[in-house]
This record gives sequence, structure tokens and C-alpha cells, in this order.
Amino acid sequence: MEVEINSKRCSRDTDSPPTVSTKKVNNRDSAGPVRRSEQQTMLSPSNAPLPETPPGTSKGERPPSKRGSLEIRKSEGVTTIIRLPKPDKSDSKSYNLSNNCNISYHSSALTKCDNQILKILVDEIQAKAFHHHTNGRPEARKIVWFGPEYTYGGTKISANDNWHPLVTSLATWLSVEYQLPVFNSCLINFYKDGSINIPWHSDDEVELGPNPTIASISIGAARDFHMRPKGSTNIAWSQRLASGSLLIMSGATQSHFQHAVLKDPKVKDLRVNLTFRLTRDGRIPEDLPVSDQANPCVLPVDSSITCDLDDEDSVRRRAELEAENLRRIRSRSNSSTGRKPSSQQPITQSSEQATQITKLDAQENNKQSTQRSDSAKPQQPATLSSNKQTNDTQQHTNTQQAHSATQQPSTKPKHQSSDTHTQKPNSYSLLQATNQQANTQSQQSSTHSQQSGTHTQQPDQASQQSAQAQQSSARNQQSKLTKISPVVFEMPVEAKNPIKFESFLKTNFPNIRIMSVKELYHSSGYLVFTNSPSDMNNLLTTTLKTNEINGHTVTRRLPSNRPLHQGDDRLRKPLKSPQVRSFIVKGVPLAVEAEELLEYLDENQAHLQFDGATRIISKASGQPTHLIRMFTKSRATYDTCLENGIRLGALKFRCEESHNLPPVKEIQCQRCQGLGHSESRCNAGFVCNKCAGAHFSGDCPKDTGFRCANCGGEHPAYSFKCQVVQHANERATENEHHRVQTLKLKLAQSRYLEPTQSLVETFGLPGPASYAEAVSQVPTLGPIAYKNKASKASDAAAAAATVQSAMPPTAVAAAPVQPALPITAAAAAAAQSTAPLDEAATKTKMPAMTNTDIAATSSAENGERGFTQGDVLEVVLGALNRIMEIEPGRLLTAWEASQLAIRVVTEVLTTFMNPRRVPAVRAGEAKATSVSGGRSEL
Ligand SMILES: O=C(O)CCC(=O)C(=O)O
Ligand SMILES: [Fe+2]
Repeated sequence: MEVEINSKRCSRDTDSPPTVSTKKVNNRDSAGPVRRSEQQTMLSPSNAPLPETPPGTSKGERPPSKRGSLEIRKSEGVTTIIRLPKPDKSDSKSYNLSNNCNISYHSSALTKCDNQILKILVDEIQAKAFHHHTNGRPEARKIVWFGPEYTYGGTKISANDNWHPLVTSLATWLSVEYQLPVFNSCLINFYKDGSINIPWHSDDEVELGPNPTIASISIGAARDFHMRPKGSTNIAWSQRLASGSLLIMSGATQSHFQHAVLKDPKVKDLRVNLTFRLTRDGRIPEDLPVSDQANPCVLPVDSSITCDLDDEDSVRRRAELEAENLRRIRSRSNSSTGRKPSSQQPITQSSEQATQITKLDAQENNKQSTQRSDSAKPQQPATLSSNKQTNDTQQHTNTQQAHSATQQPSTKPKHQSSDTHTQKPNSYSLLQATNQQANTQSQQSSTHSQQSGTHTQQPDQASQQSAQAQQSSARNQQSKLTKISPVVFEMPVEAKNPIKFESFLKTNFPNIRIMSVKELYHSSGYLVFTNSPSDMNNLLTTTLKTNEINGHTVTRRLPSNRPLHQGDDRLRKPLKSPQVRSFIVKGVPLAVEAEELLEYLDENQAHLQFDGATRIISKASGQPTHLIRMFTKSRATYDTCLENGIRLGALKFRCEESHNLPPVKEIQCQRCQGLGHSESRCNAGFVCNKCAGAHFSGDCPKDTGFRCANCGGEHPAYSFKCQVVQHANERATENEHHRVQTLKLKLAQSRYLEPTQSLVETFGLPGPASYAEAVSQVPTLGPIAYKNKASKASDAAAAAATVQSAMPPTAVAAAPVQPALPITAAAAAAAQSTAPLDEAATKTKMPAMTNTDIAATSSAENGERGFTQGDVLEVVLGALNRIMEIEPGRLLTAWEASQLAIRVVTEVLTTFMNPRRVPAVRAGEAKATSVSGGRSEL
């Protein structure tokens, strides 16, 4: 059965409730968003008048009197939805994150009835929610799934065709009101409070097919939803998802972006999120409205919000393209309106910066005039916001004024630009490379994209335009390049927070078009790129509404004199995986497994974020200790645990730092003074390590005083005082610690899992080729190896003869003596590993045994005196064979050999020190060998 949306789809503007009729198209009886039996009750027939107070509304329930609220009826404890209100689309927004990666956000889609929906979700669905397992571990978040079998987080969720009427209605409502596919699946996430999150992921399960459309309804507490390009840790887009909001992700969003709802300790209330999906499992008719046609849920794109999936080059290319378009629009609008440049000057921070900007504007103007003469026919007049126009006017003024005064060379081929910065340290923003060819098509497409925020586009037009924009961007790649200096925003490390910084920018510079933001890792702050000198100027000089982030002052400046270059140290991204810290939790009972502790903490102390835990094994004894090493990528978690310890129920464990490694110094390039690479790999020009001038450090006139090439401070670039150097060293040290910790972890694991060395390799002795061979040799050497650590060959021979004489005949036959045989590695390992135990036994336990146990044994054994060497040997052999079942032919690792030896000796010791066990040993042996050593058995 399938829901068919009537032609009502076209008459959305009417105030009538959504009308849905059903039609049988196949024999699917229960799967899918709408079941026939439910539909009849929950969907009102076309245009049927709705009862004022629906019959069956439970007592005490808010009557759905207000038009626009959810109309419900309760039957058999389940709420049936009679009508969902028409959505308020007035504040819907749409974003194009990159090519064909579309998001639309409808903040008031269900705000009229979100409370009612929340109540139903809590009362009727929440109880069914379960912890889904990802990678074998239960997630803190609880979910409910409606739809066919689905793989989620790498684990299957079984089909659930028992749709709740609310969810069914919402699926239908989405289709009717937003022209979305009729979704056949819905995942409901329950976030009990801000401690519950959904980690970074893409909804790209195969069942969803390529370019799936996902509709996500949020009810309850508002939470921040973030998006970032795959492979990047920079958040590209964030939105606080309000209660009753709808977010639609479509196009290639899932292929290129990941999304997440991160933990937010400030949120104390429940949030429920319903993501509707269309899965393909063969049960869904092919002809569902999920076509390749432009997805109607993609609203006209607001191109003022963009982000880049690509590297720095593409960021710049995009900036160039847009700058170019802007210039064209300006030149056209200026020439068509005949506007006169105003004399107003932008406020500048310093005269140096002002000159710099003026020069740049002059160059820009140079190009504008070339382009003006190129474009014979004026293009469609540009529609720009009034604010932009003001900026442009200012810009134009600057350019006009500066043009006559400044005659900078305005053209330079791109490939030469890297040389330029060696010539003139202060000329980063002046670097230019232009190509004189104008690209009319790119103008058109970009003009559209400039306007698209205000004009409604048809979907096919939109896709055509995006294709054009793509082509023109490719062409522009080789054409124009104007480098505009980014502005450095500095703040202390503690204040750094990409989300807060983004909102800082939005608050203070609502009208400035910011192209991209890069985090500086070697000094503390961000680089903010704009696409026009006037934007850059405004960014530098605008009076800030707030100049604080997290209570720390934010300062602005141009980048240091050393020009930035591709792959510049100052733009280096952090390691893909953030640094992992580890610390030791002390006194954890052996009964508590490390994994268990981890799970407990995940569940109960969600503000702490751990990435692993492992019990520490004592090197000396090979036994697990009471220490657990915890791994975390979160500095906050690390600090909290060290300060407060870790709680497990009523228990509290102290946490301590692991032993610190000595600090590591980051390498510094002697050529450009950048950190993290050496001069042999550096293509940049020479920068002096004393004065930051563009010359080799050895040629420095020295009387210029110190100026750091990295931070601009009054010290040499290699100074330990330099913040940049300090940061780099800290990072290098942390990385090194991480590396060592990872190695240690691997080593600890390999002790258990991966045999790496054979006994022969370990001990450098000619030994047995296999475990079986080693065992077969033990009878000749066992007691000797046990007693004489030195195990010289001569002793071995002598002792072997003694052993042989004392051995029962069958044992001798089974294990021929090899008197002069060199000691086997297993025996050597046994000897070495057991020596301390042996000594301990001699010193402490043996006297006790002679005095008490032997007396008991003697009486128990009817006056027999103690044990023979043969007894010992047999117990050893029995223990050896019983303890470890190792496939014949496999070589043992040193670890395994020593474990084997320890366990054999332990067993032998306990057997002989606990006389009650001896008869049992003998009884077993008697059966096996028919040898009793002449003793009577009890
Ligand atoms: O809770 C949300 O907003 C996101 C949920 C989500 O991404 C998912 O379920 O895949
Ligand atoms: Fe998702």
C-alpha cells in the first residue's frame, strides 16, 4: 500500500488541512509509513469538516481548539493524529554548502504543536527506545526505528513495521507540505539531556542510495547541529535546531559532509529528533516520488553562506571568482547610474594599513577599467544590498583617489608570486596576478548567484546555474588571481572556540562577506579571509560590538611581515587525530575490567570523554595490576580526572599523570624560520632569523634590532621566548608523547595477541623447533632446570642420570635421556622465570611444609616419607600437558614461554604444598601409567 499525495500539493497556499488519499498499489501489507488501517482513522477525508472537540480526547488533555495546533484522538492508549497544522514557512532558509550540497532549515515548521508532539513521543514511544550498538558497544543515545531492516552505525536494526500513527502522519505531512518523498523509514533519537550526543557521521548507508534526502524534525530542547566537510575538523555550518523545526539535507550533502549534535552540558532537557529517510529494500515501489528531478525541498540558495570543501587553493579560487564578479557588478552599476565617487574615507587603524589597502584598491581599479572597456554591453543591472552599495561606494572612492597616486605593477603571472614575497616583506596583500580575459559567462552565473538570496529560482534553473558556476570557476582557476591579505584575529588559546568565533564574526561584521576562516596553530587565533580590500579594511577597522570571546580580548592585525605561502607553517592544519593523553587510574579492583569502567563512565559521567582504557600488566610478574590507563582526546576530561579522580558508583579512584617524557623541540627551518619543517624541504624565500627581513640570516646588517619572523615580537625567530616557538615545541612534545603511548599500548596488546619472537630468537640458543619438541626434551632437564638456574651441560648430564634412575620405567621409555643436550629455551625460560618463586618457596614456604604438611602427608600416607624426584617430575609433566594447549609446531613467544613456566611451577608448588592433592595426582597417574611408585593410595 502506498500513500498518494493528491494534486493538493499544488494548492498549498489554501488554508485547508493536508488532504491525503490512499490507493492500493501493491500487496505490501504492513510496511511503509502508512498502514491502511491507521490511515482511515488518522487522516481526515478530503476537506471533511473537523470536529471542534474530537471524540475520544482524553480527560485533562489540552483540547485542540486552536486552529493550527495538532488535532488528535486517543484510542486504545494510542494517539491518532487527525490533523497536523500547516507549517509556517515564513522563516525558512536554504543553504548551499558547496556544489549540490543543500540544506534547508524551517525553524517554525511545527512550532504550533511541538509540545503536543513531545508529549506523545514521551508517553507512547519513548518506552520502546533502546540503546543501539555501534562497534559492539551500546550508545548512550536511545533510539526507535520504524521501517524496513536497516544498517545503522555498522549494525543491523531489524525491521519495525509497527508504525506509531504520529510518525506515520509526520511522514505524510512532510510529503504534502514540503513535497518530499514519502519516507518509508524514520529513526527517532532521544537525547535525554545535553550529555547525550550523536557523533560525527554521514547518513550514507547503502539503503539510502546516492544523494539521499533526509528530513529531520526536532522536538524539545534546542541543540546545536553542526556540519563539517568530510576529512576536515573545521565546522562549516551550525544551526541551533529549535523545537518544532525541520532540517532537510539533500543532494550530495551526505557524500561530502558529516554532521553531529555534540554534547552540551548546559542543556538539561529532553530532545527528540526524528529523521525521515527513504530506504530501498525491494519492498518499496520504484515509482515513489524520489525522482532525479531537482529536489523541490531545496529552496532558493542563500549564497551569502558558503563554505569550502577544498584546500586553500580552491578557497582562494572561489574568493577570486567572487571578487571578480563583484567588481563587474560594481563597474556596471557605477557606469549605468553614473554615480560619483564620494569623498568618504574608510576609517583605518594605522596609516600603514591604510596605504596598503589604498594601493590594493588602486590595483583593483586598474583592472576594473580594463574590464569595463572589455565589456562592451552592460550586463543585467546588479541587485546589491544597500549595505554593499555603501561599501562599494567607499571602495570606489579609494580606488579613484589612489589610482592617480599609486602606480603599482598590477599584473604578475601566478607562478611568479612566490618570488614576490622575498622582494617586499610587506607586500602580501599586494601580490597580484591577473589575466586580462574577461569571462562573460562567469559574470552571468555569478550575477545570478549574487542575486539568488533575494530571487526565487526554479530548481532546474538553479542546477543550470550551478553547472555554469562550476564551469566558470574552472575557467577562473587559470585566470584571475588577486590576493587579499587575511586579517589575523588574536586571542588566548583558552578563548579559542570555532563556534564562538563564528558567532563573534556574525555579531560584529554582519555585512562583511567572509570567505573563509583558518585556524592558526602556531600562534593563537584565526585568519579571516575576505574577497575584497574594502571588506578586509572593514574587518580591520570596524568598531566592535563586543571584543571579547569567553571573557578574553580579541585583537586584530594584518599578518606578520613574513608573507604567507602555500603550505605555510602558520596555516598548517592540526594532526588529523587530536592528541591523545593518558593517565593512570589507581587501585581499580581486578574484578572491574577496563572496558567495563569505560562503559560505566560513558553511561554515567557523560561529561567525560574517553577514547580507551587498558589495564596495566606488570612487567615483572606478567600479572594484571590495580592500575588502569585511560586515554582521552579531551584536555578537559584529562584535567578533571587528574583533579577529582574517577568515580565508579560509590568507589572513587585517584588518577595520576603518566610519567612524562622529556620535552621535544620542534625543528625550525633555517631558510624561512617556519616551524615543523627543515630548510631542505622549504621552497620559501629567505627570511632573516634576527630581523625578519627578506635576506639570509647570515647577511643581516644586525643594527636593525630583533624582530621575530613568526610572531613579530622583539626577539630572534629562534628565541624560546617566542610564543610561536613555544607552541610548536609543546605540540611536538605532545605528539611525541602520544606516539610513545601508542607504541606502549601496542606493545602491551602484542604481549597477549601477537607472538612476535620465537624462543630461539629470544634466547639466542639452539633450541627446539616447536613446542612439542621442547616439551619432549623437558623430562631430561626439567628437575635440573628447576633446581639449577645455571644449567650447565655437565650438570645437566649428571642430573639427567639421576633423574633417569629415579624415573618410573614407562616415563624413561617415553622420554629418552639426552645427557649432553644443551638446555632448551623453554627450560631456560622456566629456570629464569621461576627462580624468584623457587627462592621464595625455599625461604618461606618450604620450612612450613617440612614441619607441618609433610607430617600430615606422612600420616596420611601411612608412614611414607615425602616424595621422590620421580614424583616431582611426573607432576611437572602432568602440569605441563594440562596447562597449555598449544598446537604442535607453533613456536612460543618469550611471553608465552615464561607464562607457561610460571604456571607449571605454580602448579607444582601448590600440588606439593597441599598434600591433599597428591593422592589425586597419583591416582590420575596410576591410571595413565600403571605406575604408583610403590606407594599405597588412599
Ligand atoms: O539529532 C539530530 O539532529 C541528528 C540525528 C542524526 O543525525 C541521525 O539520526 O542520523
Ligand atoms: Fe545523521
